Amino acid sequence: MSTISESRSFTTDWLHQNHELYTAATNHTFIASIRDGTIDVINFKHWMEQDYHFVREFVRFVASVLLKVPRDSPEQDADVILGGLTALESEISWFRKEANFWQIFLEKVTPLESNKEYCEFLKELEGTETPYPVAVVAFWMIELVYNASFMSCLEEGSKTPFELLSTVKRWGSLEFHQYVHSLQQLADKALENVSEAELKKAHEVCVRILELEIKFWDMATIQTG
Ligand SMILES: Cc1ncc(CN)c(N)n1
Repeated sequence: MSTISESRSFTTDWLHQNHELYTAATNHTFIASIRDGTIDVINFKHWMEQDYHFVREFVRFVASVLLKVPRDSPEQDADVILGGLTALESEISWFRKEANFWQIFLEKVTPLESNKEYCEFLKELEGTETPYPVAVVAFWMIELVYNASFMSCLEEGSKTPFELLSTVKRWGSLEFHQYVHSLQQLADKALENVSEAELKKAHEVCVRILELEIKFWDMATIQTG
């Protein structure tokens, strides 16, 4: 569960209502294997190859969220999203550097089915039919899964291998945790005055993201060779 915000809101309610799915997404066997130090390096490389492709698509999604921030909202709201977009530039450089270390040829990677499915979903969310409140909720949920997952690999007693610490700290840091909390606050604010239909849609999007995140981790562990 979110460790910063415990007060009641739509987003916290949805996390409680989907507790099992959330736990499956944030405590997947892939993450557990990093945490207990048993991860197979092949699985880690599979994840990295696929995630690089995902992040390239994710940039476009985040840019679309930025465009949807209502013009009459405080400037800081757009700044939060802009901060996320800027961070993705350094994330892409980080992927390239890590890929070099792991001898991964990113340009030769073919996106697998679950990755394609997730990227297709991002494209749907980018469209003008998806209103800002739904889009910002999606952005928050996507980042939350990575933050909660990788934070658990830094907990006391975890046996995360040294070579994976750079990855784990990228998404498991307190700084990123605070960023995800800012997104959650933006999401809850945006949900304050939406219709029942939009609220329902935003909740459905959260559930779908949790399912897609589970499939994404599965992809890294199920692949062979
Ligand atoms: C699949 C996935 N989900 C979330 C994130 C975090 N931006 C990511 N890099 N990849």
